[in-house]
Amino acid sequence: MNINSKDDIRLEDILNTTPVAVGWSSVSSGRIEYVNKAFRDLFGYTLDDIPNIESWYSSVSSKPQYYQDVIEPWIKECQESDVAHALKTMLHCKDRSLKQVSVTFSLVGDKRLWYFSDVTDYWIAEKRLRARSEMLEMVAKSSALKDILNVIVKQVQQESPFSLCSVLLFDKANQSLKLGAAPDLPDFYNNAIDGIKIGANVGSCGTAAHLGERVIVDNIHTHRYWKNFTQLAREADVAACWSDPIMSSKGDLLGTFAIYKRFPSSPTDKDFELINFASNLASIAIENFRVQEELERRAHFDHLTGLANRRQFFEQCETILNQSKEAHLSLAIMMMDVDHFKQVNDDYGHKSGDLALQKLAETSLSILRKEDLIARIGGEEFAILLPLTGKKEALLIAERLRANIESCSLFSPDNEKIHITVSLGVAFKQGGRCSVDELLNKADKALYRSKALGRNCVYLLED
Ligand SMILES: Nc1nc2c(ncn2[C@@H]2O[C@H](COP(=O)(O)OP(=O)(O)OP(=O)(O)O)[C@@H](O)[C@H]2O)c(=O)[nH]1
Repeated sequence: MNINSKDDIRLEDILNTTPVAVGWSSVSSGRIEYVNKAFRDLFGYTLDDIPNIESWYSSVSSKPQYYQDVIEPWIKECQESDVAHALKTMLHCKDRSLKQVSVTFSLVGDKRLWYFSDVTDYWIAEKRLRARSEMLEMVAKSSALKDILNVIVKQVQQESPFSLCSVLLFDKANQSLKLGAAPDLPDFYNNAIDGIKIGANVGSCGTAAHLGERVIVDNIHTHRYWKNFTQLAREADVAACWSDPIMSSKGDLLGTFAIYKRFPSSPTDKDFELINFASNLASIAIENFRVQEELERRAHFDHLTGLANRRQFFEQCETILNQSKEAHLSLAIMMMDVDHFKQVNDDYGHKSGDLALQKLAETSLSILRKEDLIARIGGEEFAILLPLTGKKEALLIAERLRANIESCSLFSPDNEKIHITVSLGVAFKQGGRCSVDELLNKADKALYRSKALGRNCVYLLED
């Protein structure tokens, strides 16, 4: 096997042109005697870096027992069956990148010839396919969004070693980013980022969301986007951050996907491809989640006023009534109905009627306490539950609602002033058992009385 004769030089030339990475070592001494060009290109190591088998395995694997645990049993198995089964394994290259390789060997006298095929691309494609199917299955099963995003993050981190990934979700109302998934970034870092307002120079993600375009920061410590966050990044031990805005199929911003690196670094073409893959998957997951969220919202909330709907009111009332039944607590239920609403529609148009209902909801919410529950249970009919509320307090709240709605400032699309009033009926539960229906019936009777008394007033139905 020594390459020193004329013919052997030709052998070296031949081996250097083969696309398969080849090397051989002495079985008796463990010395590595030859590696071809494809080997050097694949792993980056020369014979000086890996003079023997021991140095080779300590270079390519971070597991101390790698040779004993993986290689020795595999060689033994091959020798026993007399067939060199290919071993698929992950090896570190000299530049610390990882390669998935298929290894085989053959014995020629004292020399063991090694053959390595780079199967990283197949491996990645297979892993991505698996991650994609796993994610889609989770989407179909309506799994928690965080769990779905974690699958994507883990896949990227596996493909891109020494990377930490995060998915942040865009909160349109607050123009901020909320934590979606970042399982391996430290908690203190995630807490600091959670809820951050987007804008120019708000790190890579805040800026990417603000600009709606990919932001590559290869050195956090010197980049202006990170000026206000360098200390935080130092504590989290991250030095580079590449962030991609995640867009919906309609082009709306859904969030950001980011890859962090421990050392200053720029993305390669493969990294860009990986970012595209992850952003695309995250977009499917988030968009589907938003659709589900919207369906859920529509099932429980009134689309015009944003208040709870009849179904939600009954469900929540049932829960509150059960709690108060056990503790014998008092509570009040009110029915509120717009007076002569048909006239409002007739005089100012249906659109103005809608605006009136929205204004009424907004005014009511500004008066009610956060523990109170208000719902639109019919066209111009609202039900209100006041937990832990006595008669005097309930009447005060009802009167405040009536007065504030009467004096609220409301204009039609043609800028005409609209005057609306409401009638309210109040009923009580004082300890004991009572169903939602019973209470609502009582409140309805009270409402009927207040209408009969001339409207724009409150009527309390005593037991
Ligand atoms: N603009 C608008 N109107 C609605 C909506 N839902 C119901 N209405 C209208 O509300 C009106 C209710 O009229 P009525 O039941 O006769 O009651 P009213 O005119 O308010 O009279 P009183 O309740 O007796 O004071 C009808 O004209 C409905 O068309 C809605 O979502 N938007």
